Amino acid sequence: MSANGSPTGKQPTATYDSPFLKACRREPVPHTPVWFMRQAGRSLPEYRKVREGVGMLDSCMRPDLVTEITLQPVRRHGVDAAIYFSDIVVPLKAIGIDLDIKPGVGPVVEQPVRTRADLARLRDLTPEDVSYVTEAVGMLTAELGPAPLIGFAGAPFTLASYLVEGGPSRTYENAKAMMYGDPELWADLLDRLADITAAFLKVQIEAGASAVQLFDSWAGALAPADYRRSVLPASAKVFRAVEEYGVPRIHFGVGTGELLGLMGEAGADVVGVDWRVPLDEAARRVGPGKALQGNLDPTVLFAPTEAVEAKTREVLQAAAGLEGHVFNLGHGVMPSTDPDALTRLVEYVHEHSAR
Ligand SMILES: Cc1c2[nH]c(c1CCC(=O)O)Cc1[nH]c(c(CCC(=O)O)c1C)Cc1[nH]c(c(CCC(=O)O)c1C)Cc1[nH]c(c(C)c1CCC(=O)O)C2
Repeated sequence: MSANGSPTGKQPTATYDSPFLKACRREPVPHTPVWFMRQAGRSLPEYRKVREGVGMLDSCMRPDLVTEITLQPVRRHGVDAAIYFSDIVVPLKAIGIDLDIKPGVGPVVEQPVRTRADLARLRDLTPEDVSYVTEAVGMLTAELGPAPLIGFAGAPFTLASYLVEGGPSRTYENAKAMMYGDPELWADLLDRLADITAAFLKVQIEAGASAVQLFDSWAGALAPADYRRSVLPASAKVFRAVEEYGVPRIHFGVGTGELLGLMGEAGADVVGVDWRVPLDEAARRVGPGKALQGNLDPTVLFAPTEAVEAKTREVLQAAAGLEGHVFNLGHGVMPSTDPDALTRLVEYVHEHSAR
């Protein structure tokens, strides 16, 4: 620990004292901090411009592009945190899994992981596998000034859903068939993925990320008992592995109303909530000692400004009694969102939460 309590000693005091990190630590803030999942990306014309002719995964491996794309929404919207531009499948690509991100589709895995022999393809991730991440995080923290950088990774279940299905799925039938039919293979697969995920988060924290978010986007497909038995142990392993750094750990999923308590139990400091559960009710489900992040429905941004403001006030009112609240959408920014609506939303939250 350095004098300002920053765990890696790399973090400037102004970053440690930023509203975003204070809210994550459930300390008083001058205004509710705001950032958006998928704030970098297709909603921004400047993103579409720099991505022209560059594949998604290729762009993730170029520190110059990662730095520029990560900074774009910070410059444009004045959000309280940057999120490192990458994708949840980057660490899998880095250990040699043959996959690609197909435009309009998502991650597609050439040879799905279905058998014990397939597990051998999931080797450990070393910092050298992702040296471009270390380089880009270093460039970013130098340029961001006091604004914190959030590192992230996919959680073992959500990664497994792509690896076992071979691509996006709505039902996860192959993944669930493994989970129910061969629980030992499933547990070993998730344990492997937990190690890879933890290693990937450590690289980002060691390079200067001030917080991390674990995306278990598709965990909402699971019944609580199955989540507890077959998924929570692996996610908990990831959170334990990065605990020593003392940076806030955020845990997010979609449709997780019935899982919020368990997602907190897995070891997060902040639990992400989608728009289906109001934040005051979410706080009861999560229990004391955790901050919450969320939870405006991303489709609200397609409505007129007055409607956006009314729904935003509802979120802020539901969060009024919380110890720590980070304002966000309930899921990622949709590509056809008007970027000006996002800029106005940041201003509105800052003004209407000023203390
Ligand atoms: C499930 C998941 C993925 N990737 C991610 C998740 C978890 C978050 C969530 O629940 O949305 C995480 C992710 N992917 C991306 C980010 C960037 C950081 C940010 O601004 O939030 C983050 C945090 C960039 C991206 N990742 C992807 C894009 C779009 C590709 C492009 O711009 O060409 C971006 C900006 C591709 C991707 N990658 C994935 C999908 C479903 C897609 C969309 C496919 C499509 O609609 O084209 C897998």
